[in-house]
Amino acid sequence: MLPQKQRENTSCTFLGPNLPDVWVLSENTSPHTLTTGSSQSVDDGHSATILEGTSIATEIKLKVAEEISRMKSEIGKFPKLVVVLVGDRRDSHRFIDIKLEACEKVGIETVVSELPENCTQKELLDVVSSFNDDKDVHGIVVQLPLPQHIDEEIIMNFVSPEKDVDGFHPLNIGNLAIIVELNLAYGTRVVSSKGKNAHNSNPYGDKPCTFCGKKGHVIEICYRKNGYPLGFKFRDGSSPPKTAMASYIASTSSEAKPVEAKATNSLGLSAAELEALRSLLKNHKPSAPSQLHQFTTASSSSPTEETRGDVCFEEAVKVASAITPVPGGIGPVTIAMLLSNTLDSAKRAFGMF
Ligand SMILES: Nc1nc(=O)c2c([nH]1)NC[C@@H]1CN(c3ccc(C(=O)N[C@@H](CCC(=O)O)C(=O)O)cc3)C=[N+]21
Repeated sequence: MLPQKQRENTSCTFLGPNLPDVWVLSENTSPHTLTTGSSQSVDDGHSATILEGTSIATEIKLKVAEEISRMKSEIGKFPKLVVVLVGDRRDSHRFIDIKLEACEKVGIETVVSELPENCTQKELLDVVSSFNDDKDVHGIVVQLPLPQHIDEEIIMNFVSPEKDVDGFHPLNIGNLAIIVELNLAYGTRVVSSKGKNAHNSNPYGDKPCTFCGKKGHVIEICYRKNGYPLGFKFRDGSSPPKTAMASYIASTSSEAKPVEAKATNSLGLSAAELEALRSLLKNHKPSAPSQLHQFTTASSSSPTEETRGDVCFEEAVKVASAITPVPGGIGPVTIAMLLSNTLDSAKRAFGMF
């Protein structure tokens, strides 16, 4: 159990997009030789910054809606988004509903193209191809996850980069990499532990990592198959030891239930491990990470679970210096950016740039 004092003193600060420093353990850095920097340790009066996404999303959506309404009145045209759904996962239906509703509100036309769970990869490629060629379609979203027998990477790479409003295509990730390069030039090292079997990785996690890197920081992007950086206990009870040293966790777990009901806390660490982590943070200044940052994604994607964060907020907020909540964190911003990217793509198609 955490001392009662810590529970009482845990407080939250609500902040906009001002991100604090980020520290992530790299694979070839031993636990006690992390990059150095300000070494403010987590103490008893711990306070976490809540990186609130809803208001940012609202601002973006307002701007998108205004532009689309102007577009309609000036040229009589508006953006169109296609969502491709393979199979019948309940959570996918729910996420798609969120997208459709958001599109409707800002004036983006939508079409949902549904394929059966057992469709072949070729059939899916043909469907994507037809939307790639359709000049009236400005954005294509192939809803993830795809069934096991379909290679997500092949599909994502096949979506026309101009219509890739998710930003998952390698070319678009390449553009993002320019930012990474800039960071590198300023001393940030990005290490990807992506192995050749790790095609199922979710591009979500990479983005916050790449954007958050600052001079002297080491960022490791980990993937499920070769080293999950999350602090969760897996179903078999194991938990990746790396997590304790990572100070930024972009949790994009699609594990159905990364934290079992009986798990001791959100990070999947036992109370004793959590205490060990705290003392580690305290006792290894300045080589230990100065702050533990925890980002959560919108939800787990279990077909049977209700939307929930990957971690238990109440527990994570006690050790994180910054955290995105669920709901109201990454999710709404993801949706807002989808709308904004679809608008941009339409503007390119209409020669409005
Ligand atoms: N090609 C593709 N693109 C995606 O963007 C994509 C995907 N596949 N597969 C699944 C994930 C999941 N995802 C969410 C986005 C927003 C919320 C969202 O707005 N969540 C609200 C809560 C919504 C609720 O109440 O259920 C929130 O966090 O505040 C949730 C989930 C997009 N995904």
